[in-house]
Amino acid sequence: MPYELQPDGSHYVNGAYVEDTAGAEIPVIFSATGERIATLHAATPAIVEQALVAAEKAQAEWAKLSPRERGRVLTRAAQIMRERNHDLSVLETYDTGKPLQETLVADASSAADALEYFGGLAASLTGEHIPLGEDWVYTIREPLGVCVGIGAWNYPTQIACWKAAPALACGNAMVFKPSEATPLCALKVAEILTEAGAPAGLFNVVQGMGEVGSALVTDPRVAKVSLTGSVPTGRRVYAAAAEGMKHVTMELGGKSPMLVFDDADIDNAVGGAILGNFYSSGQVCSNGTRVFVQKGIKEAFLARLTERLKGAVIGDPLDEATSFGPMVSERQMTIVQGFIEKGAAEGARLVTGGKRIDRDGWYLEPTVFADVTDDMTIAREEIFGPVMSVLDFDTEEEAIARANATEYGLAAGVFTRDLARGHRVIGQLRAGSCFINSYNDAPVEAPFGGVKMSGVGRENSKAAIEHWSQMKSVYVRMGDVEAPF
Ligand SMILES: NC(=O)c1ccc[n+]([C@@H]2O[C@H](COP(=O)([O-])OP(=O)(O)OC[C@H]3O[C@@H](n4cnc5c(N)ncnc54)[C@H](O)[C@@H]3O)[C@@H](O)[C@H]2O)c1
Ligand SMILES: O=CCc1c[nH]cn1
Repeated sequence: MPYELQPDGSHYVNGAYVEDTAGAEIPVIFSATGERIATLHAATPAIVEQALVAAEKAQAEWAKLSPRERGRVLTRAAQIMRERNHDLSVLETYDTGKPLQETLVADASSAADALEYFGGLAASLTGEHIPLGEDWVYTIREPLGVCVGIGAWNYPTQIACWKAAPALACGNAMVFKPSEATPLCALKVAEILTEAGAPAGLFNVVQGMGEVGSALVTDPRVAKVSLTGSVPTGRRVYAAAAEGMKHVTMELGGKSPMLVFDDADIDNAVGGAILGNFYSSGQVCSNGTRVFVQKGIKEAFLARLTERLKGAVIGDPLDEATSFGPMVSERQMTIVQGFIEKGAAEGARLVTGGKRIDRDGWYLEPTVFADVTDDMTIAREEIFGPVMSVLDFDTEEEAIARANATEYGLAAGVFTRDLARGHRVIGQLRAGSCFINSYNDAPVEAPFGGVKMSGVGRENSKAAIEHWSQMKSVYVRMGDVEAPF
C-alpha cells in the first residue's frame, strides 16, 4: 500500500504526529511536474519545546536499557525498512525527484544498512580496564544526551538514519530537522522507529527553515549537533554550537577531484565520472566534479563519455526505466543554470548538454565542459547539479598539486591500472573519502566525511561512535589516601 503523500501532521513528536498551523507554510513540490503534493508547516516555538522535552525524557529511559536491547530496536527498524523499501523509495522519489531506479537501491536500503550496522554494534561499545599496579582506571562509554540532526535535501531518508542510527545506538535521543525542501521522508523513519519499539520521544522530527534549526542548535539542553549541508550553513551552525561548547559533526560541501591517468581503463573511468557527476542529477556532496584527465587520453575519454551519455534515460522519475531525473527544485535548477552560463562566458568548451529540458518540472541536461582551467568559477565552486568540468594535465605531481588547490576536502578519486601509483596519489590527496578505480561508493562500514572546509567528524563505521558518545574515566584506589595534611 503506497504511502499517502500528505502526512497526518507536519511533525513527529513524542511518538505521534503533531500539527501547529501557526507555523509558516512549507509546500512540498514534486520536482518532475511542479505540482504541489503536500503542505506542511514549520515548527513553532511550542513544537520545538515539545520535541526537546520529549527527547530529554526518552533519553533518560533509553540510556538505562542494556545496549543489546537498544540494538534490537534498531535492527527491527532496519528489517521493517527493508520490507517497505518499495513504498519508502516511491516516497523518496516524490520528496526529491530522484529516479525510482536509484531510490530503490540507495536510500531506504542505505538507511536500513545504518540501522542494522549500529544495532549490531551497540552491545560491543564498551570501555576499557587500565591497570596501574595496585590501583586501576576503568572507562565507561556514555551517551551525550539530546542530539540534534539537521539534514540537506539530497538524501532525506539516508541522512536521517546515518545520524539517528549511531546516535541511538550510543544511548542518545534525537530531534531531527529535515531540509524544508524534502520534509516527508524523515517522518516515515520516525514512524518506523516507534513501530520497532523505540520509546516515545526518542526520535522526533520537527520541520522548518534555518530559524528552526538555529533554535535547536542554541538550546542549552542540546549536547550535540550534526549538520549535513553547505559550507556557509556549516560555518554558522558550528559557531552557534561552539557558544554552548556542544559536540559537532559537520558533513558539508565539496569540489572533489577525480584523476584519470593515461593508463586507466577508459570505460571504468568514464563510468566513475558518470556516477560522480550525474547520479541523483549531480546532487551528491562527494561528487568528483573536477575531472582531471591526462592529456594522452583526453579526447578518447571525452568521445566515450559523450557516447555513453546518450544512453541516459531522461524522464518520469517514477518510471523505473528512467535513469536521470529533475533537479530537486526550481531554485536549485536556476542556481545550476547560472553556473552553466558562467562556464561558457569564462571560456570553457561545452561538449554536451547545457540546456533546460523542454518538459514540465526542473530538468537540466547532463552537461560536460572541457578545457576548463583552475581559475574558472565552475572549477572552483560547488555547483550541486549535473555539470562536469574536465581539466587536462601532464604529470602526476601537477595533477596532485592542482587537485589539492581548493578549500574543500570531501572526496577524491584516481583511475589508473598502476596500483602503486593509485595508492601513492591517494596518499597525497587531501580528502576524507577516497576511491581507487571507483567512485562514490558509501558502504556503512566505511567512514564518511571531509577535511578542510568540507567538515569535521565522520559518519558511518566504527569511527562514528567516537562522535556520538563520550568517555568517562574512573580512578579506583585500592589502598589508603596519602594527603599532605
Ligand atoms: N558532506 C555530506 O555528507 C553532505 C551530504 C549531502 C549534502 N551536503 C551538502 O549540502 C548542501 C546542499 O544541501 P542544502 O542546500 O540543503 O544545504 P543548506 O546548507 O542550505 O541547508 C542544510 C540544512 O541546514 C538548515 N539550516 C540553514 N540555516 C541554518 C541555521 N542557521 N541553523 C541551523 N540550520 C540551518 C537548512 O534548513 C537545512 O535543513 C551542499 O553543499 C552539499 O554538498 C553534504
Ligand atoms: O550526498 C552525500 C552523501 C552520500 C554520498 N554517497 C551517498 N550519499
